[in-house]
Amino acid sequence: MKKLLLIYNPHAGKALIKNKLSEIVEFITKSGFEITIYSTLYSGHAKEIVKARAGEFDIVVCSGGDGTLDEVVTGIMEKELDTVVGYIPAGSTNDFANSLRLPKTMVNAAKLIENGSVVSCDVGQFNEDSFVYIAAFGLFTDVSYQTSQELKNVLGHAAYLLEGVKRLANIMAYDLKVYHDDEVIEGRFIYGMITNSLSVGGFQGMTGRNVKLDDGLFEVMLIREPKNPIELQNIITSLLLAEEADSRYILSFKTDNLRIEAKDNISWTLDGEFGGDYKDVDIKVRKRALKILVKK
Ligand SMILES: Nc1ncnc2c1ncn2[C@@H]1O[C@H](COP(=O)(O)OP(=O)(O)OP(=O)(O)O)[C@@H](O)[C@H]1O
Repeated sequence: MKKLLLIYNPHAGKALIKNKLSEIVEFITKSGFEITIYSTLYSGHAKEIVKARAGEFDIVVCSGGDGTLDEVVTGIMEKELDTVVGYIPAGSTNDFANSLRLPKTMVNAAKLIENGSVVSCDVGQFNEDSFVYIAAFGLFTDVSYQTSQELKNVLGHAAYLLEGVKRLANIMAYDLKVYHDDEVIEGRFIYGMITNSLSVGGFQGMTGRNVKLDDGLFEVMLIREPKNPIELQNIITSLLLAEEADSRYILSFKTDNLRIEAKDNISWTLDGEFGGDYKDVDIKVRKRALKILVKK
């Protein structure tokens, strides 16, 4: 019998998985899998489970938000497994699930276990850590992990924006040296994101053109410190509307290898959760390192 490991975060998004779990388990069992189920009990638990047990299974299915997927993929990368991952999105924004064009309902996403196909996609290496679709610092980035799960559950996506707007008043700028390919960029920046996704925070088009999840390249966007709040407002508006970026302030490029050196520590977020404080960061793309189930 094929063996399947199901890991779910019972609190993710609006905690909808609880109502669907029985139907999902029934479907998986009917599909001929022996199923082992874990509910995550704390932050970091999904990664622990994967590192301890994933090697015993033909497929690991996780249900939760981006944070849960991040933990599962990080565990798989750290153990250097090539286990197929199935993802049943249950978070509030599900950026990466949308990039993969996964079905919108949890039960339909679970059905990919039987009728989906496996594709390979790139994974980001961030110093010793991994990320699935976004590593970011600065403006807005602390929002998702400082917004409480309860608030997110009630307000959903609006919670990110409300928290974000509160922060416009006290924006930090960071002195950086950025090395990529044969270029060195210097200056003061308020935001940076390295992505492999079609949307960020639910906003389509913010991550640039011709985004491909398996091309071995990630999209980079860096925003220079604006001179005043009006310039800042213009930058944010152009980002949200996915308009042509003002190249005086917004630098965009694709790369497979990036080094960022900062004068002071910077708090990073990886896939929407706190990713640690670092001065120097090396980001590399691990081309097609993750096997994941998608629609045929
Ligand atoms: N039982 C738990 N109690 C508290 N935190 C948990 C628990 N299980 C998982 N977590 C942590 O909660 C964080 C957020 O989880 P996840 O991303 O799955 O949901 P979400 O935040 O609702 O979704 P999204 O990121 O799409 O908004 C993750 O870092 C995860 O490790």
